[in-house]
Amino acid sequence: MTEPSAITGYTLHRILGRGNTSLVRLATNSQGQLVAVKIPHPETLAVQDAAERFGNEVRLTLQLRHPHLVRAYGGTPFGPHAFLAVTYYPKGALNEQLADLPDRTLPLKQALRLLADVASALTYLHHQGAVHQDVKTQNVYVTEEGRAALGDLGNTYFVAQGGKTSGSPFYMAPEVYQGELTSSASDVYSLGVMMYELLGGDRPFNGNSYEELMVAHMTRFAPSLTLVNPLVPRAVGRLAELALAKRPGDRPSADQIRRALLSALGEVPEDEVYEEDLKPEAEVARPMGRHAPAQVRAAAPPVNTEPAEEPEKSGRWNPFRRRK
Ligand SMILES: Nc1ncnc2c1ncn2[C@@H]1O[C@H](COP(=O)(O)OP(=O)(O)OP(=O)(O)O)[C@@H](O)[C@H]1O
Repeated sequence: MTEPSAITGYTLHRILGRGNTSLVRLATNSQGQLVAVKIPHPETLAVQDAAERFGNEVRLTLQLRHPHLVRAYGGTPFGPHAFLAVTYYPKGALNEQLADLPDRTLPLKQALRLLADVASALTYLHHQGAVHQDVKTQNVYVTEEGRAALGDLGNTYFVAQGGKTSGSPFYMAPEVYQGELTSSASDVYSLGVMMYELLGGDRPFNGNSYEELMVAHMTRFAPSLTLVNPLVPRAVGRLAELALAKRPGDRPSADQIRRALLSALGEVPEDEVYEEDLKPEAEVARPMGRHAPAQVRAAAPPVNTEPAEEPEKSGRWNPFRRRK
């Protein structure tokens, strides 16, 4: 099987990138807009779990709308013509941009702004009762104006429906290493790691193996962020440290972090108001994630269950790769 060379309604152009799950191509949609089209690898479609994760990403990206979540333009969750069309970010993912900087450090204001945007996206997801499970710089995209959008909702689930735990070792909370369920607090922990990365120039915990990282996250304490970078406002540094608290209950909420970051930018943080809350209950869309009840999911096109090899079984340990 090869990736489809055509998608109805889209003119495909060059390849933008290749991830574990999909090939991403620049495309023009029927309205003439440039978009990024994610096309699952044939191996993804052939493995039920991977295909479901892609289907979950398509449905949730279409369903959840927020200025700082990657926006979907169209998609098909399952089957040989599965795809997801999203906003095209010419600068690519944040990790790629950081890698291009001489010392991996953004100007302070820019870093505070990107973090405030990600905290805002998380505030929205948590308000919806969802957990992202994969907050990391690889899943953050930046616009030409320097604003951030959080993407990759493949592992996102609604708490009320339950979900399969996953995470990336550099960003994973201690309780998740210990086998507990993820939660809004474990997302906040991952945001705390990103705060150190963007404001302090490095992730708080490093290691050369899964075990080393696990020990670091579970037993070590990060240095004070304001000592690492004295330019970081005290309130922001304090919240980053609290976000890395070993006990989930000791962590702040994403909204508290959002407010502190906006205050540090000299803005008066306002309450976020969501469209869904303004609509009468009957009009609010039902959650449609991968973990949605069977009767909801049954309406979706069937999953391709062809048996095949697992995607990309390289022997090398990759700390950015999700643990599933
Ligand atoms: N919206 C976009 N605009 C521009 N480039 C993009 C966009 N989405 C993805 N890319 C590029 O494609 C690469 C692969 O995308 P992504 O990491 O989302 O793939 P994936 O296979 O779906 O994810 P994963 O590897 O986590 O399973 C990114 O690193 C980035 O360079």
